[in-house]
Amino acid sequence: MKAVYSPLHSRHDGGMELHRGELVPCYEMPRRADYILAAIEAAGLETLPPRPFTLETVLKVHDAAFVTFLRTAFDQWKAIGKDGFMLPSGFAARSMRQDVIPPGINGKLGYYCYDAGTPIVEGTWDAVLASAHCALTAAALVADGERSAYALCRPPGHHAGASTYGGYCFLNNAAIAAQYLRDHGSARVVVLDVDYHHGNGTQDIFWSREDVMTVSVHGSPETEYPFFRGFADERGEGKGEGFCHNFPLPRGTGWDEYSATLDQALAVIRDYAPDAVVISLGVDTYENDPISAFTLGQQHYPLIGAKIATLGLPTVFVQEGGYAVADIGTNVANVLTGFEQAT
Ligand SMILES: NCCCCCC(=O)NO
Ligand SMILES: [Zn+2]
Repeated sequence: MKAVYSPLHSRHDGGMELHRGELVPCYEMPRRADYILAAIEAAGLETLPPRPFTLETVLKVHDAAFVTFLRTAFDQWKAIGKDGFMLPSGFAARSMRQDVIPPGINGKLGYYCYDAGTPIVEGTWDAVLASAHCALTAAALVADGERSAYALCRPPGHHAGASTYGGYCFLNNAAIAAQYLRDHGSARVVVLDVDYHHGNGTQDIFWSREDVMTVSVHGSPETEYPFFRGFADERGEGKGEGFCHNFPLPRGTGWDEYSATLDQALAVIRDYAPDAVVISLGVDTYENDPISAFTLGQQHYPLIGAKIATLGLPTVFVQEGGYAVADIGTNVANVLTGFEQAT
């Protein structure tokens, strides 16, 4: 399996995030990618840089004004004399108008962002674009005939919606990869999200579409971020009705329940009979993850890879979460080698 990696990820070093009422150093830190890179190279994966792409595919899943905002936000911040990390001061919440985009940068931050944990810094856009290019390159490798490929995406993407960002995510790398596959030979694609957190952004993007199914196994939003999406009754709408499947699980879920639920998710995917699958690969389901609450052990990650292999589909792995930095590389590499050994 080839892996796609860009050192530009390090341009996004977010500073601080507001997490459970405290301003703390960002959990989504550059060292995550360093540890993953070291582990996948030690596991024998060939690593290559991303190819350059236009914004064509990105703009099929994200709103153009939103992408322009991400690209220009820090310049607007500097224009008002600021140079530190950017966090919103207010949000377009339930009772607020949703039809106005404030002209000022502080208003725009609250229009597009939905949490206080996803800072933008000067190099964020460079990293975000490179991350999307990693996902596009992995998708292109699979569209061109590779059985599988892995995109070491940082920042992650599955919380980024068509015109929203949060959860450490800015552009939705998995959705961009799925769209690329749709545009290059796959009539039906599924995004299977095994990150601890619900892939609300991916669900949002494909909510009304029947050509890309979203399936997510995650910590229940009753207690876990993103709180306001990820319930089992969310099934899609319009042409997308029935092409969205959520499998929320309680805090403390261990391998037996997780494994049985993943099998249920895989069965739904088999019924859909897709031409390819994109895996939103978060490894924050790990027992030692600092912000999550499942109890999977390191020995379970090769088994997750092997289960995904039973689909027998062209597979694009896209890195999402995982914050137990010392073990993240081993856990990611073990999913990928578990997949390869079962293929
Ligand atoms: N600061 C709130 C928690 C963000 C979750 C990020 C993540 O791992 N999503 O998959
Ligand atoms: Zn996560």
